[in-house]
Amino acid sequence: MTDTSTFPAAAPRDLRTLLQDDPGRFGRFSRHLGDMLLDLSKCAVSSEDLAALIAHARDKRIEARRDAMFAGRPINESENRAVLHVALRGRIEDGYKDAAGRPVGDEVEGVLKAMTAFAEGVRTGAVAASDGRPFTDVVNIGIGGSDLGPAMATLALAPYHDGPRLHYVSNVDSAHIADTLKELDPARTLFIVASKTFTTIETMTNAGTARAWIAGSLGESAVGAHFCAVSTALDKVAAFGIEESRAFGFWDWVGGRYSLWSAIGLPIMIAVGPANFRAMLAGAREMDRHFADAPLETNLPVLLGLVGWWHRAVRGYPTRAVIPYDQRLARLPAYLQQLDMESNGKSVDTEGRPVSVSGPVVWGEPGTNGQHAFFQLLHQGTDVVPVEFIVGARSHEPSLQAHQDLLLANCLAQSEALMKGRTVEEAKTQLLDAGRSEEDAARIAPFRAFAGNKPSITILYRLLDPATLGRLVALYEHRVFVEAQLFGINAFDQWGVELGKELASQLVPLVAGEGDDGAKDASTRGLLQAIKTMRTTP
Ligand SMILES: O=P(O)(O)OC[C@H]1O[C@](O)(CO)[C@@H](O)[C@@H]1O
Repeated sequence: MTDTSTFPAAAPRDLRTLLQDDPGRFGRFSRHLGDMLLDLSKCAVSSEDLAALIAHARDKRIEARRDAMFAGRPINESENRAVLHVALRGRIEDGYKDAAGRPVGDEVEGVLKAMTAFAEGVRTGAVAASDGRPFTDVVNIGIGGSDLGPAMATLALAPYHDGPRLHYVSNVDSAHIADTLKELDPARTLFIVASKTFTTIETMTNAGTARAWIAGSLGESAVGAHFCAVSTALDKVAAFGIEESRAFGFWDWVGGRYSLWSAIGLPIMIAVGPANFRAMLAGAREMDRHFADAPLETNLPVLLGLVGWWHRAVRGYPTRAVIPYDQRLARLPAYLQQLDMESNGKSVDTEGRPVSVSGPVVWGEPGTNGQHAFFQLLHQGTDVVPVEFIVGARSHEPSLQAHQDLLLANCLAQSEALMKGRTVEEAKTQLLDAGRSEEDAARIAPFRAFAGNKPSITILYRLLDPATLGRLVALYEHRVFVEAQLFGINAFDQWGVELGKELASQLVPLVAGEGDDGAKDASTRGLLQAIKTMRTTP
């Protein structure tokens, strides 16, 4: 556990008392960026604690590290790379430069223009199928950062979707591609093969299957018209047989989980159009400027990061729940799992020394659905799980206003219930008021009591439009950055995914019944044997 002796009140505080004693607390603990509001008033942090946290951020040189990122310095030390996803949503006049000091704005704009021409072509039918008809369906084949961001954003921006239908295939499980292709007409389907490295086995396997599907039904000569690609490895794209004019590049300074703003966003652009895609970039840029320029005291990503770190490192809460009360953000928790856990799930610091604590487990589902599933544990379980509520004041369905009112009421009710709780005495009084006997009320009341004092954060915005989505995602990206500095780790590598990949390639022949499993442990050998038996027994 982190040394908390520098904090004035490492001892737990009572949230109810903090709110009761300070009628101005909401004003002091909520911050805006335009019409996006971050409310931290239901976290058990006093003004004194917050001041100590901000001082701690200064001690950890958050500002210098942030400036180094924006300046394109190689802050991803283990891979010696710059971290410049902010340049993807910048303007040329922002003057972003890579680690070698070369301006990147023109190149970024060049790829955006090429994507725009292609996306417009697909949307209008100028980029057509092999028989000259427009595409009705687009399938993005990618995984991790080459899937989660575009899939999350396509759903989030459904009200703006006026292009062809979009589908996402990520899993190497044959079910995923088989179930997707089953619904599609090869003659009207375009595939985007999205992979930063163009070596990821799941993506290359799915791409090969899609290629065979097109060649098998339309002939080998149709393949070119039905494929395009997004990658940093354009030589490998060419080797796959996709021509240069249909390959959209990006750069090694864009991490996979930070790539939705790059050409990896091509499916989003095809779905909602270049203007809406640019609006999403502009929203993210607004958050970037705020993160770069606002004082720490009013800086949304800094405050969100500080409180997240406080919950994890000082309070020791192992998980946090992200609950969007916005059905179209249903994929946001999965997206944030990669963003946060692949970034901050580390066990050594930037010098390679062990750390005692790093990022929490991130999980979630949309509200109100979660209320009827796992909220029981959030309210009455023995672990404290800080909850992040994300909700819009308005919906895209003004004729269904009653739904939005109910949604918002439920969202506010949950954060209030987590904070307030209900004492045994209160529960008993309610039961007596409802006509239960003294004996019954005393027996039942403990089951109906809630501890309360459970922290939550609310992010409220006006409406989930492209700019708001951009601001929201950039807020979380920078929050992960802030927490990484506080943990002292590198958020931009992901060596932890390698071992499983290496072992999987060793296991492929063994699963297929070839080779010697003698070097494997007894459990793995037992499972291999059981697979063999199940495959050979009728
Ligand atoms: O875009 P690629 O190179 O196929 O990688 C997909 C994903 O795989 C990972 O490298 C993890 O295995 C992620 O970081 C990345 O987003």
